[in-house]
Amino acid sequence: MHIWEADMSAMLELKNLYGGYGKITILNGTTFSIPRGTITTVIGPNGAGKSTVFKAIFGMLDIQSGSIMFDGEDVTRSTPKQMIGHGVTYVPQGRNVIPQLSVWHNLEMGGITSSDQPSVKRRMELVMDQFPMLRKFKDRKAIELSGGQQKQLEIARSLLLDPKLVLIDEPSIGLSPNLVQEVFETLKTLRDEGVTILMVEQNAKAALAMSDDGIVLELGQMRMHERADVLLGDPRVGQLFLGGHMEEVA
Ligand SMILES: Nc1ncnc2c1ncn2[C@@H]1O[C@H](COP(=O)(O)OP(=O)(O)OP(=O)(O)O)[C@@H](O)[C@H]1O
Repeated sequence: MHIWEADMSAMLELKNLYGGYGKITILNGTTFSIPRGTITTVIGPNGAGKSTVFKAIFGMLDIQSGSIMFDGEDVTRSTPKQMIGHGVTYVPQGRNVIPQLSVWHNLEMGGITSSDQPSVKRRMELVMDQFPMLRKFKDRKAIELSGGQQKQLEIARSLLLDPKLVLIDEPSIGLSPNLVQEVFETLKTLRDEGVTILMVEQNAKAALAMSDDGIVLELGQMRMHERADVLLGDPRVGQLFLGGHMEEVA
């Protein structure tokens, strides 16, 4: 166990993290902490290492040095299964539902690793209370849902083990602006229920507008960590890190 002065308000703390793929180092001393009960969005140029940070947190990356603390515990180099056990779930980029399976069976997959199946069944009912759309369409094939509904199904599935922290990588990809807003509303509801959310988004303006905090990552290092509204108002963010992208997003 590493000993340092832990920030007790933080749900997650990355300290001087180095890691990457084989001999390639992508994370170059990444350091930041995520306050509990908030939505924090990570933005930054392509290739900055945003998805790589998520892989590091979720135990899917070779970590060379540095530490990850989660909820007061050192979780550096934990496996994905251990991270799920700690209360972290991960919603990867892209479409990850099983298209020909029903909504119900897709949801059930979220609890497949649990040894307490009665509790999973109870959670399924709770999650369907949170997402009435899923109850309505529970017998439909997942492929028959809209893109936004499929993303909501993925998010719902990630809640079956009652996580404290949800990592969501680019939930808005491939969705129309109104579906993006629906997915973001879902995330805000979860935050209001006490779940901490860490999200990566290319759609920076819309994502920061619904976040509490924002982090700018560049070359595997945290460059800025501010309240989201402060980042939104900072001209450097648009010019330096997003190539004017922020101005183009509605
Ligand atoms: N499996 C892998 N093997 C080797 N290199 C990888 C692998 N995955 C990502 N990389 C490299 O790591 C760097 C960071 O990638 P990452 O996907 O973390 O960036 P990102 O900030 O999420 O970018 P984007 O906004 O384009 O999704 C890139 O140079 C990428 O080519």
